[in-house]
Amino acid sequence: LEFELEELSKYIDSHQEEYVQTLREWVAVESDSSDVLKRSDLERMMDMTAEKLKAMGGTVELVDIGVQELGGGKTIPLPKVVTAQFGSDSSKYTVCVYGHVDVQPAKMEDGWATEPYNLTDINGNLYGRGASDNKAPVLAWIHTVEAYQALGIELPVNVKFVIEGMEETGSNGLDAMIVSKNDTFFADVDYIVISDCGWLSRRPALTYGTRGNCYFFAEVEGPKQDLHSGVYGGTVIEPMTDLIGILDTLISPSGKILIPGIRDAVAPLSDEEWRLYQDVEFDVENYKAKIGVSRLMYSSKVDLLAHRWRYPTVSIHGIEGAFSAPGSKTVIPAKVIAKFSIRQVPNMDPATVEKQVTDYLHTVFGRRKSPNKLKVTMIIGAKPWLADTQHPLYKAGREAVKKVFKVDPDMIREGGTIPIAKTFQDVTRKSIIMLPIGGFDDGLHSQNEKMSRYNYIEGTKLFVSYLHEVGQIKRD
Ligand SMILES: NCC(=O)N[C@@H](Cc1c[nH]cn1)C(=O)O
Ligand SMILES: [Zn+2]
Ligand SMILES: [Zn+2]
Repeated sequence: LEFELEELSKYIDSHQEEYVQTLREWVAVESDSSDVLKRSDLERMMDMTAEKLKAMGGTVELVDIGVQELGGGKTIPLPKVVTAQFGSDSSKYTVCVYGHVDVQPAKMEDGWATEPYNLTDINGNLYGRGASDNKAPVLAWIHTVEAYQALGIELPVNVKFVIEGMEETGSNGLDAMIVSKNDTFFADVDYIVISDCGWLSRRPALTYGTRGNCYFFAEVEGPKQDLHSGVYGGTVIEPMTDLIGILDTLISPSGKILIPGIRDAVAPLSDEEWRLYQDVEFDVENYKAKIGVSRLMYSSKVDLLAHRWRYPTVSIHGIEGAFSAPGSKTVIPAKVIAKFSIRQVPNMDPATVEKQVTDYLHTVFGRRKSPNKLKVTMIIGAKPWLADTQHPLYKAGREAVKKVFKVDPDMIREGGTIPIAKTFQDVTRKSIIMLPIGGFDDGLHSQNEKMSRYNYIEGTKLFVSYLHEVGQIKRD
């Protein structure tokens, strides 16, 4: 057995260049799910994923998950979800790997040092949009199955894949697909594995929680068209002033959420959690240096981890309709739409948050006695997810990390959201583990996103070893 793992490890090392080349081909596809104009690229990405799995002999399906509403009665087809199956031996566990191949937007003008869709190797770091989130981890799982196949070593478990193309915009359409396939595709699945997150430091980690997210649009509409600020300024009540005014009532400068009721549902921090956070490897100075700030919202490690992982927060992302180009334009925008989101933690409920935020914004807007119109819409309501770290899946994770990296993993939570995690848990009732291979400094959603060769290759070995460990889990 040890010999087989050794052989698999050698195989992975000797195929490094091929793995990097496939990642290069995948990164070259601008599969940005937020931009409907890129929908054909995203469809191509789903097709490429399906083709790769088919070429390996998997039973592959491109599942139609319906249409996306664009507003004004318009719709476009959602990218199909790729499902695949390798093996159907009922004496083995069946592990379902979930991942996504859509990406966040990226433009050179955002401040990338290299072309975002041209994978560029600098000192062993592979820079490109989607490299770490989530194309390399998805490929690492595919290469895992491929390595077993190539060496003629029997897979220790049956492996299924669910790969989607709308994760970055809230996994539109996937909930319904999981519900509809619960008695078919998911019926024989024992465990679900997600590798869509990163380590916290250089120490490998197992992730046992993710925050949810409620994403809002707040639209303020005033005059029927944009106006000259010299000609009309001072006479009209400006939509942007109203919008900035209400946005400023969401959160205090010290990070306190001001929306009534929001903080009431948050589970209190237990002593055990506090101790767990104490033990996690996290260098505050390094973190500050990495993001390039002189001061953070909190100074202690435990406070920072708690606010990153298990407290809600408000982030304001942008204002559609606002003048944002270089240079100066003396305009009064007629209609502006703020985009902000509130990360969700246990025991918050998105439906309650939707009402709290909508009522509150209408109240503060009402106080301004503005003639403009406010419309608040929640466009994503993703729930948080939390796992039982004592589950055999986590024991298997600890063993696999120890085998490959010769250290114990950190037990961490993720501040970001994997919208579908909670649905998998609630609908399929299967146990889930998040097994990250991304580095702590990969710059997800940011400029210069990267995946290191080290994490990509050693991460593939981790997956190989993980399947072996899961195959060893004792049946009840
Ligand atoms: N790698 C996971 C990830 O980045 N997820 C997104 C999903 C999301 C949440 N709200 C809108 N999209 C994230 O921002 O956490
Ligand atoms: Zn992701
Ligand atoms: Zn992402």
